Amino acid sequence: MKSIGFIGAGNMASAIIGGIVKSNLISSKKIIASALSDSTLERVSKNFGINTTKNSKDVVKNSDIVFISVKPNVYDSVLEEVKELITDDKIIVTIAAGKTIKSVENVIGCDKKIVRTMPNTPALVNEGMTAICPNKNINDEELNEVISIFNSFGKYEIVKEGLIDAVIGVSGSSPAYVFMFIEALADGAVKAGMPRTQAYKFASQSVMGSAKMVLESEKHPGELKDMVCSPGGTTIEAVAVLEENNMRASIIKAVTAAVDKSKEMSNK
Ligand SMILES: NC(=O)C1=CN([C@@H]2O[C@H](COP(=O)(O)OP(=O)(O)OC[C@H]3O[C@@H](n4cnc5c(N)ncnc54)[C@H](O)[C@@H]3O)[C@@H](O)[C@H]2O)C=CC1
Ligand SMILES: O=C(O)[C@@H]1CCC=N1
Repeated sequence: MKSIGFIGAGNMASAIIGGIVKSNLISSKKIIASALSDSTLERVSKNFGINTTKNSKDVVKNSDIVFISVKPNVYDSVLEEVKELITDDKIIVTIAAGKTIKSVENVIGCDKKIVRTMPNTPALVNEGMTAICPNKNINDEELNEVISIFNSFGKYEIVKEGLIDAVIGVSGSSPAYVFMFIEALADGAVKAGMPRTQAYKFASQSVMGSAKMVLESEKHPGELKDMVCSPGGTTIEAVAVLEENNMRASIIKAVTAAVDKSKEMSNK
């Protein structure tokens, strides 16, 4: 496996690095990351045993595959800073919302190898979901190398770039909504007298198990919901309250808001 570098070592890069290291895909000694603050670099070095530097140019020099894992607003300046070191053989992996392949090619050159991706933070616990979209300069072998990274800590789909906005709404951003749902479920249990730690365990295991049923049973989510609703029972009372309060419409609107924001960021 080739060496991997990260410019930016924040929330998403840490989740990816943690996922790679836990899966033993490559030795942590073949991973290098840069960040602005010493405390961030100390944290990733201590947690994952990887190499660190404050100089992003060192990341590019020492890596075959380079993740640009900074916030979208500094993306172009970071690319400008390192672009003369991006040789034709290096693979640039982007993970930013709103950064199209075209916009990256405009800065580093359209002859460069670029893979646009949209991961999510559950990568850290081996349950990531990533959309992958290569540019025209990536060959099958190179695509497979990038896939093997994302596959080492979760699932992936190759998508057309036009679907990336939808991916952000449904999986890039969605862990935040799911955490809110878990928090609210637990609040309900706490209201009924359960200690909070225990409430998080019941709530999160229940969400994880339900997701697993959708993935593994091949049943429609509505059918799985019906299987929980006993006639005249407790669940249908709760379902009726959720419908009354537009739970599904709210979530569709929330996903659409994330999709729209992603589109707006892409057009800047
Ligand atoms: N957080 C998430 O759940 C997801 C984030 N993303 C994308 O990942 C990217 C990073 O997001 P987060 O990790 O959440 O941000 P973050 O703020 O946690 O991390 C950003 C990192 O970039 C570093 N940085 C900033 N300027 C730099 C520079 N000039 N040179 C080197 N390092 C620099 C910071 O020190 C920090 O370590 C964004 O583009 C975002 O769209 C994509 C999917 C999910
Ligand atoms: O909120 C954001 O912009 C990033 C992209 C997807 C998840 N976090």
